[in-house]
Amino acid sequence: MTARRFSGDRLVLASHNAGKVREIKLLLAPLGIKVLAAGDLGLDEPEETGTSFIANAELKALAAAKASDLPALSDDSGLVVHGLLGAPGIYSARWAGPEKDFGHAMNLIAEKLDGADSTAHFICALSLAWPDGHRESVEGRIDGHLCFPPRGTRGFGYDPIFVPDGYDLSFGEMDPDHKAAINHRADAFRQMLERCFDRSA
Ligand SMILES: O=P(O)(O)OP(=O)(O)OP(=O)(O)OC[C@H]1O[C@@H](n2cnc3c(O)ncnc32)[C@H](O)[C@@H]1O
Ligand SMILES: [Mg+2]
Repeated sequence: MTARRFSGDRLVLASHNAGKVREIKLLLAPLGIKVLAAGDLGLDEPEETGTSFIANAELKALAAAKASDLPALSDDSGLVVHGLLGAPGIYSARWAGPEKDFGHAMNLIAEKLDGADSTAHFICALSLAWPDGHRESVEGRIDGHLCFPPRGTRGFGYDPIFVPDGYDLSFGEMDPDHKAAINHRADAFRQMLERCFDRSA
């Protein structure tokens, strides 16, 4: 089956995470599409009941597309720590608790890891859904290792403990535009551009 292509001039960005919204808006900017953030439209945050990044991305995109009657792009992402058998993975947001305390979540990782394999990767699933229920989804990845204590204050979420392969700086120390251009989200976005948009990276 060939992928459905996006042919409109407006898109809902189905994420309530300001850090992600900033990065995705940067990636979408060259396309000249009007981007409406879910928060600005007052859309609810659906419960993330899926058992994979793709499943959660699809349920978020579908909920926003149905509620807005517009195509919607969502992101489900997380940090996969090899010495923790993949945790926190799809539970990355939940490890920070309702207060979104990533200091606590990063401490928890250090504690549980206790010297085990600190290699890790970030995953980003992007899903584009239409109001009729059709969706196109892709998954991007970036590999690296964890650093403790956390370093840098420029990013969001787990950025201060992640050092991507080939760099000495953590994502928390790196220039945010540079991070946005090389990370798991950018990898997924390149695939999404090729699949669904009339422009490739
Ligand atoms: O579901 P939405 O509304 O998009 O926002 P969220 O913050 O709940 O996002 P997720 O459910 O996808 O949870 C992923 C968590 O993984 C973390 N994460 C994802 N991408 C990241 C990145 O580029 N840098 C640092 N942490 C990241 C981030 O803290 C997120 O809270
Ligand atoms: Mg979420």
